Amino acid sequence: MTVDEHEGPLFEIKQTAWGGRACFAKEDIPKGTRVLEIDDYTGSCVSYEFRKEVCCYCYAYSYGKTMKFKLDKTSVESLIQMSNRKIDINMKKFQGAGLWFCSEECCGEFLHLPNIIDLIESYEILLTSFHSMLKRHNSDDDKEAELNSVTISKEIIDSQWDKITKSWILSIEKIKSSKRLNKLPVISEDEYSCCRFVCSSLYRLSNFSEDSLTMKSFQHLQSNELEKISKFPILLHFQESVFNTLYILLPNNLKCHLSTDSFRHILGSEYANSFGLWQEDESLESRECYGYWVLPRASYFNHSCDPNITKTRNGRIMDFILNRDVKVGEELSINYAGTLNLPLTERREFMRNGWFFDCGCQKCLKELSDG
Ligand SMILES: C[S@@+](CC[C@H](N)C(=O)[O-])C[C@H]1O[C@@H](n2cnc3c(N)ncnc32)[C@H](O)[C@@H]1O
Repeated sequence: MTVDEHEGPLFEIKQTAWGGRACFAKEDIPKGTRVLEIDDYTGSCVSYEFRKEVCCYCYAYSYGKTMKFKLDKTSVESLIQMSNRKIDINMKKFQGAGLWFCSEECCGEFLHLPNIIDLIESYEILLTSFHSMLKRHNSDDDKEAELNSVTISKEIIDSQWDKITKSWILSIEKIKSSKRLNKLPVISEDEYSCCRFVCSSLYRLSNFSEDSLTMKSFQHLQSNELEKISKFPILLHFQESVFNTLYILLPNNLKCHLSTDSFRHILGSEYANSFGLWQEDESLESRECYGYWVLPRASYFNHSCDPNITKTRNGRIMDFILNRDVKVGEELSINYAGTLNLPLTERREFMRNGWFFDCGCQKCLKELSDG
């Protein structure tokens, strides 16, 4: 990502010696200034456990109750009529695409998103397939231990995707569409949620223009594919199941954006950049994290153990507001995790284990040199 491509009014992106690219103030900025306010996420996911308790438009949480409004058949039928294209779902058995809303307004706004029928169609196909699975993937400790014992390298990951591209996809293409369903892997709830995240990403990305800042920011996002899979080798198998499921089930409007490369970047960049979807209104210690989303334009802020930006979610909008005055040239940073009050060693261990980096923030450097 070059500086020019991410030229904003208040900050710019520059390469650092300690933590890849980071954001720097272009002028003196007073405390309280909103340096970024965005809603242009490129993919989101509510975890399976919370699927009925979170509004899929504004991400409001219902404190354990099922949301009042489920996507209804009549609204989808009128969308299909307006879209004037053939849809691959059986409307007589429409199940609501796994979409719940807190209000009619949220449902109405969701239905007005451009080409939203593409996403509803894919979600409904996935849901129907998941519901009709004779058996669900059950965790098998021995098998998981075996899959997690592999030593991962970039070559091993590349070779898996090479095989999928050069062999599995070709073999699937030779099979009649009606018979491809027999090749569907048995997936878990987590794999199903990941399928929905990738669908949401393919849908959102296909609706941004190629030269938009969001798209450029997305394309240049750091990927933590190797770091994450090295720590959890079972993800190699997990990703293969998710890719194969999507390749077999997705209708053309989204499938045309699915390749092994796009899939790897969507997940690899999610591992390095996603923000948690947290309950808005409770204290940090007790609130629920019910999903995650990727906001590429906000993904160039590095972490600091003494951040000068406070990030807050207001419905579908993320706000990044200065919590103190900042001087021109100063780095703008956020808090990645709830670790600010921990002692140095624990903080650094947390960032290393969960985020795969040795924190190079000013506070850590000072405490390290103070001994
Ligand atoms: C959300 S991205 C931030 C932008 C990133 N620096 C880049 O060039 O794309 C998170 C990654 O930035 C780096 N990073 C963020 N904060 C850091 C810090 N305090 N010290 C060292 N590296 C950091 C780590 O590589 C981390 O995985």
